[in-house]
Amino acid sequence: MEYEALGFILSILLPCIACLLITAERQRRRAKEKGQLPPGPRPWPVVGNIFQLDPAVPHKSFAELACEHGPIMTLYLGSMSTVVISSSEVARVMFKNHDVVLAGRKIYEAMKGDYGNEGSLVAAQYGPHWRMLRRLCNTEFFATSRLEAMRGVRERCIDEMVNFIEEASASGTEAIAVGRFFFLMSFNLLGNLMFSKDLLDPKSERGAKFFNHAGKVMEFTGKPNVADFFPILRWLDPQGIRRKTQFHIERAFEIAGGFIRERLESMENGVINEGKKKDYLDVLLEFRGDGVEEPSRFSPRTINVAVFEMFIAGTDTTTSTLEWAMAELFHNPVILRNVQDELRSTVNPNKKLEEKDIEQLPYLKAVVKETLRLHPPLPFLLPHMAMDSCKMLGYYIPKETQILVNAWAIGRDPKTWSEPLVFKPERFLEANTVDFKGHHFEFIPFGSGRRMCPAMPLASRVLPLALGSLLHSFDWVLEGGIKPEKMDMTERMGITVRKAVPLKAIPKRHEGSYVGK
Ligand code: HEM
Repeated sequence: MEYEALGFILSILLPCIACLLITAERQRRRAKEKGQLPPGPRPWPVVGNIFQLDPAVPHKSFAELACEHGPIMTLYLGSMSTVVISSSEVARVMFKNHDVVLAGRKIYEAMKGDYGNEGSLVAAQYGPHWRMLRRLCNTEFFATSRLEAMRGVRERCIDEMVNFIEEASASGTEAIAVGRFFFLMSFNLLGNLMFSKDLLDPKSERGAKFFNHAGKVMEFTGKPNVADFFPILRWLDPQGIRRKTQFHIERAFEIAGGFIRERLESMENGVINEGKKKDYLDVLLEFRGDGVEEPSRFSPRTINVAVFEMFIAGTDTTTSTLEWAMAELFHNPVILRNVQDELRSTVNPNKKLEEKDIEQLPYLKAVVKETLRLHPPLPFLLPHMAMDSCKMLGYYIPKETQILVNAWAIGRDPKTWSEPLVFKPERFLEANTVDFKGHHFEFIPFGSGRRMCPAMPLASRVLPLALGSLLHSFDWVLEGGIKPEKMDMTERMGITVRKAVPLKAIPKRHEGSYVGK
């Protein structure tokens, strides 16, 4: 009987052991054939490496892990396998040698939506559809000629921001939340570039509602979502992020749908609006594709998605950069004085700063670059995805792996940058050639390669003008007389990395300034 029992156990155990050995051998051979995955910290079952990340500053946690495991590292965010790239050398290899295969997009739950993503450039997988949207964007919207034509619109939106601040600071003692004004300016600018509408006009109820819904979408998409890490929970939407995002997107689409209908009606009725420049809505409505690889024309839904995502992509990135620039300047009063001296000696304070002046302001431009080095608003760029398995630097990257490029860590790498944590715009005056156009891999706040930010030419015009205008027109005092060295410079991750404590300061109109006259 005992022998029978032993025989029974062995008959089950031996095939199992054989199976395990064969599987292990197969895995060993496959690993040998394909190469090893990049190294990384040991993951916990189910949760992976999630608990090794600080949700407020995940880019910092990744950078610390990279010090231990190297500049190309594998991590598991729940069941999502992720490769993190943390040095300019590895970023160069990625963008130079593997740009196409790694040009896919990892789509998070909040971005999926029932609304369909056919108009989305951000969420499109690399392929003919993405190429068509990107071409449209590059040639019709961010092309130099179009940007030149829209110069007046940018200057007007920035001018309005200066006037809002002037009104808000009439008492001369009240602090304003600086980021809020940058946010309003970027939102208004996008409203004008997309629809030729002042969405912030106090008389526009639709504008206020659209602003509110877009703000909510940004808030929810910026929250870490458990359903992204554990796909098994997707149906449950445990934090309700997908449901809430969807709700606000639908409401925003209803409003934008009204703008689209009105434009179509005026096109049909041949209404000519003298002086109106062609906006992105015109571009999308006038589009005619071949009907084979491209749609013959865009549906209102597609147009809605295409327009709305520009608000999401453009508002918080611009706001974050400008708020950090002001914060770094208040934190470093000598640099603040230098940049104000440059501005006021180049453009008389009784005149408005204009875009054409920016070329003569190298220090201001260096301040913008230095801000983007230390505070890239998207510290991991946007999540890329391997469209197929590939080998990079001898490591095997399986298909559908998420790829995060830690531009934040790369911008602070002590191997590249001297005194990397010090805010020192002079470094960009000395190395005048280092630019953010995607060829200098030590400095890639807009990314590089095919998926690089298409709006970089727009941002490089708006950022110095918006920052310069506030420094040119106003003198600033920190709220509550806080000493510059005591400022709280803590970061907090949302849709972008913002200051955890919003920057508040009192603007005082500079003597002799044109503002308010
Ligand atoms: C400070 C300003 C900005 C910064 C630093 C910035 C940075 C970035 C980065 C890092 C990416 C991802 C690149 C990648 O995936 O490798 C990106 C993509 C994108 N950005 Fe920007 N951005 C800025 C402003 C804007 C603005 C103002 C707009 C729109 C008006 C915009 C529209 C987009 C779009 C549509 C994409 C997706 C491109 C694609 O997937 O092909 N960005 N941006």
